[in-house]
Amino acid sequence: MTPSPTTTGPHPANPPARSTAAATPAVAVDRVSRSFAAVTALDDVSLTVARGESVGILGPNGAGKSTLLALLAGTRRPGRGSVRVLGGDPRDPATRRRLGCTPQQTGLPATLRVGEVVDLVAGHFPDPVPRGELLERFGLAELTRRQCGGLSGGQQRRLCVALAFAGRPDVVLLDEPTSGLDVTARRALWEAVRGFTAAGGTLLLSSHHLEEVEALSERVVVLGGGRVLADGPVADVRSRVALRRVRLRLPAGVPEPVGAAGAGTCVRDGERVELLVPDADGLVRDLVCRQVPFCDLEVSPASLEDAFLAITGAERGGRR
Ligand SMILES: Nc1ncnc2c1ncn2[C@@H]1O[C@H](COP(=O)(O)OP(=O)(O)OP(=O)(O)O)[C@@H](O)[C@H]1O
Repeated sequence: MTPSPTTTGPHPANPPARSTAAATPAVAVDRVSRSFAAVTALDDVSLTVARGESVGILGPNGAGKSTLLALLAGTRRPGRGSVRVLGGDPRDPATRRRLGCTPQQTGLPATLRVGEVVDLVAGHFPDPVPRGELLERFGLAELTRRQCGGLSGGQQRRLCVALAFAGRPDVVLLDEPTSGLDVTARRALWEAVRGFTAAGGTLLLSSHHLEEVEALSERVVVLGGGRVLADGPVADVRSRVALRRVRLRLPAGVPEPVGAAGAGTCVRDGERVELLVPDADGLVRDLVCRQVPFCDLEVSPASLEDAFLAITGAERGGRR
């Protein structure tokens, strides 16, 4: 049986909409920078997340996603700026009791059983979700007596994500929650997480997958090079990152169609031209109408990596 969302949602003592502290944002990151030796992981990042909001943090490798979540989880300190969670310092135990997190890499004690691990984590919280209910919700009930060392990688990941919800948190931070999961397990996990957000919980998750962010979030923040490149409703950001890669050949002397149908990023190598465009059909129509003598046309989806680079390029006001 799947429990009703409210049973594993935020703590009833802190209902986001009715709390007197509801005006305090769930997350307030103000002009935060964080470096590791010569590497700037976050560079003057500001971000406010209201209670009950679900926010996806997208970005390529090294963008600063994990560092941001670690600052929110209180496991790292900012070099500059301030980080507040539910109005408090995330390193303060009182704040941490209202937080649930699953870092990108987690270890489970190999010899403990699944149920024992849940009890261990639940013991740190005043009003945890009952063990059976939590495991049922994440499709792990039949593994309750299995030793963690005997779980598959995907099962371990599901358990690690489930543990973030054990303490009936108000805010949950998930760093690439479904990495290593197959499609079915990924969708089942999304369903379990949606129960939390439907009950008014605040969610921040990092991901490389726009599809995952779309499934779980209403808002997306794109990080790149430690900076916020885009922040808005998923549909708006999707239109900026859902690009098509168009490859074609143009005879020498024929200019590449930058600007047509929004084509921005363009690389030319002799006759070979490669563009990133939001509207590939529009670009092709434009080329045909203008009788541009192109050949060898290929259209394929651009990767998010390409899209991030395009956004970064646009931020710099340049073309690649
Ligand atoms: N403990 C550390 N020591 C040194 N450099 C670090 C450390 N943690 C992060 N960095 C660096 O900071 C930058 C941001 O790293 P971060 O892990 O936050 O990025 P990310 O967006 O989560 O990347 P990924 O998608 O690959 O997980 C990277 O250049 C990384 O190498």
